Amino acid sequence: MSDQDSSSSTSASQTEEELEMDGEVNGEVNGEVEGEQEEDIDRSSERSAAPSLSSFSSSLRAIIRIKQKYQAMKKRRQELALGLGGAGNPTGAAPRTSPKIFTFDGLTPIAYSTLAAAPQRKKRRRRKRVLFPNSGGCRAPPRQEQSRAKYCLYLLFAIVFMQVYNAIENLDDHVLRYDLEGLEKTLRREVFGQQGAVEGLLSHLKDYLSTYVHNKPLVVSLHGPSGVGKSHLGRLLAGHFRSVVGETLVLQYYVLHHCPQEANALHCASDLSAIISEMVERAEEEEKIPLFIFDEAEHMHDEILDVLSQLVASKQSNEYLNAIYLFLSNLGHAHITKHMLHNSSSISMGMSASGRHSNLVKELTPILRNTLEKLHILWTEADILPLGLLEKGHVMECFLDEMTREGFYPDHTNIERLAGEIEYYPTVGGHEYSQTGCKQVVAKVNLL
Ligand SMILES: Nc1ncnc2c1ncn2[C@@H]1O[C@H](COP(=O)(O)OP(=O)(O)OP(=O)(O)O)[C@@H](O)[C@H]1O
Repeated sequence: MSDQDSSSSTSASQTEEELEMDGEVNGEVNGEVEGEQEEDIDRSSERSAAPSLSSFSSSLRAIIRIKQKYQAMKKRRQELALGLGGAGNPTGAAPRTSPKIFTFDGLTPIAYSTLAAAPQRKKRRRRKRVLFPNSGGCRAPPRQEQSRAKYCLYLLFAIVFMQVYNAIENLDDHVLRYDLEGLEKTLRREVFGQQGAVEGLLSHLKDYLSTYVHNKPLVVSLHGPSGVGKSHLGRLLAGHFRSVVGETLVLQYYVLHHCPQEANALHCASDLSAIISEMVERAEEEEKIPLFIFDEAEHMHDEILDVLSQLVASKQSNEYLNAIYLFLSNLGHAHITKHMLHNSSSISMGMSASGRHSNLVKELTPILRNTLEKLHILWTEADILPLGLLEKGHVMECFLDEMTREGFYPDHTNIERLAGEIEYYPTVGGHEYSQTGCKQVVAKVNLL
């Protein structure tokens, strides 16, 4: 066979295969498409007719074969069409296929049920097979070495947590035992015009009582002019501590009462030292903190001050460190009065009482400390708190309180009249300060 023949036969067989593939792939092509295919074949046969006779004959043969094959395919398709849907088609022609739309109408309940009943293929979980190279192909994962240090660390954390928790609980118990909230309420209710000093004192007490271990006792020294409430504050504090730590752990020492004669000062000092030692030892046994209040401290003899300064500075044993010393005196009162009268005009009217007092403390403490340290070394150990002058309004509150206590009707005009009888410093910056505080209140009410 010539090259031309072989090429034409190859092209013919290619065409045949293409057609066959077309026939198989596009089994659903409609009649119109078939017609077009027929025309295409005719055209391709015309095109394949070569000018030479031999090529023409081979092409013709190929065309005939294709034609035959096509006829056979067409016939087969018609038969197929007749067999499936052609029953209702009287002409026997292949029905025109149209795009099929799926609906659920044709599905019977049985069909649904069969679908539902169809065994659901259970997804089998593939077991993961992990081969660990270091475990000699063993399937189980190698056991990790549990570190003992890790457990020890957890244990340590737990212990530390318990200790901290316990310490906090104990400290809370400790503060609760002294009922500082109750004390605060009492002082705020009973003491007039000294909010700053009250806050300062409470803050010292809170700081001191919220820890167990002390390296020094708490020493607070209240200073102020006459009648501003130093003894009053001391009495309230003593009453509160008696109720929380007991009668035996509170000492109120009035030097003019306990040691009026200066000649007995040495003896008084040793007596006082013995009393304090006994009380701190008892307090240590009872795990409580005793309170020592020294009123009229400006009258205390040097011998007594010496003993007290030794006790306060004593680092010999723990019981001396767990104690509260409160000194009440009018030492330095002239500085306080002067400061208040000179600075009242510059004190802002909008400033709160505690704000005014913190200013007072800030400005007066160095002056007072300087004066007090010259008097005795004891004051170097003390926290100094100045009490300010009382205003007319505070004096009226003192009258109201005293009259109510004594059972008098608290008539406002009467109170104003009584407060007017008290002597005041010339008004400065809108403040009218009493020269004697509330000192005369009790006496005046008694005369009613
Ligand atoms: N700030 C105050 N609040 C309430 N009452 C007060 C105040 N200051 C004084 N008093 C009343 O006045 C009386 C006398 O006050 P207190 O004895 O406390 O004065 P003092 O500052 O100790 O004076 P002194 O230095 O002369 O002893 C008290 O019994 C109290 O009733």
